[in-house]
Amino acid sequence: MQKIGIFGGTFDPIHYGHLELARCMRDQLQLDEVRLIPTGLPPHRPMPPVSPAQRLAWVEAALVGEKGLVADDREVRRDGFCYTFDTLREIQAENPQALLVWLIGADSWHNLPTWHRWRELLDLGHLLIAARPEYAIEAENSRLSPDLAEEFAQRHVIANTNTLSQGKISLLSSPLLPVSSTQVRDLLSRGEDVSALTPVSGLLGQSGLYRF
Ligand SMILES: Nc1ncnc2c1ncn2[C@@H]1O[C@H](COP(=O)(O)OP(=O)(O)OP(=O)(O)O)[C@@H](O)[C@H]1O
Ligand SMILES: O=C(O)c1ccc[n+]([C@@H]2O[C@H](COP(=O)([O-])O)[C@@H](O)[C@H]2O)c1
Repeated sequence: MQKIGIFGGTFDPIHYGHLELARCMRDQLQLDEVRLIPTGLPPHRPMPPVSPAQRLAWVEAALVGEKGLVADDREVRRDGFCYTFDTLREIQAENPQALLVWLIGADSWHNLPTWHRWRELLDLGHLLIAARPEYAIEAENSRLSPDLAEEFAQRHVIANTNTLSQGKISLLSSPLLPVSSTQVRDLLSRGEDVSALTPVSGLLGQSGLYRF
């Protein structure tokens, strides 16, 4: 069965944490491809000042030479709010035989009950949760909302190529990656070097964006 990885984000801008997580899910779970999907109009935060087309261009640049990692522009082209539920349903309709394996970080996981049609969303694919510094999943699960904790308890399986299955949830075994787009933006605004944090530092510098 074809296995399509899906990793949505604001990518404002893309950083090595994103890239490493995409590689990790591709390699550990032997996914045929992983699509990085920059959001157009986010439903949950203000529209970033940097345009969707620009954030997509940086994602594309970051993925050059990365086997199996591809940029997907569907949310950038969408009018209106970009709900993950719609995105997964669209990709499923285009690839009816495929299993969708979608990834979110632990901070996003905690907010899942605020997402559009979140329970139904969990039925559309296999969800992977990536640990994040200050959001260690085991520790944080005791602080999950009861609804989310119950979904986790019912759906949780250890992640491996044999357990991948629609409607399940697993923790991705990934290194803790202490990097965020906020940190990249902050450093750029102070004119500091971000080449250790993002593969597109040259393009970010040339753009002059994030300099206040
Ligand atoms: N270092 C990281 N470790 C684990 N998950 C991450 C990491 N960085 C981003 N993610 C996850 O990737 C997805 C997209 O993240 P996003 O593009 O918002 O980056 P971010 O670094 O969280 O940005 P910002 O600092 O602007 O909030 C989210 O689900 C987020 O939890
Ligand atoms: O569908 C929703 O309701 C929804 C609510 C919040 C976030 N998301 C998606 O989650 C991904 C990560 O969001 P963010 O803000 O951490 O970049 C991104 O693809 C968003 O479109 C989706």
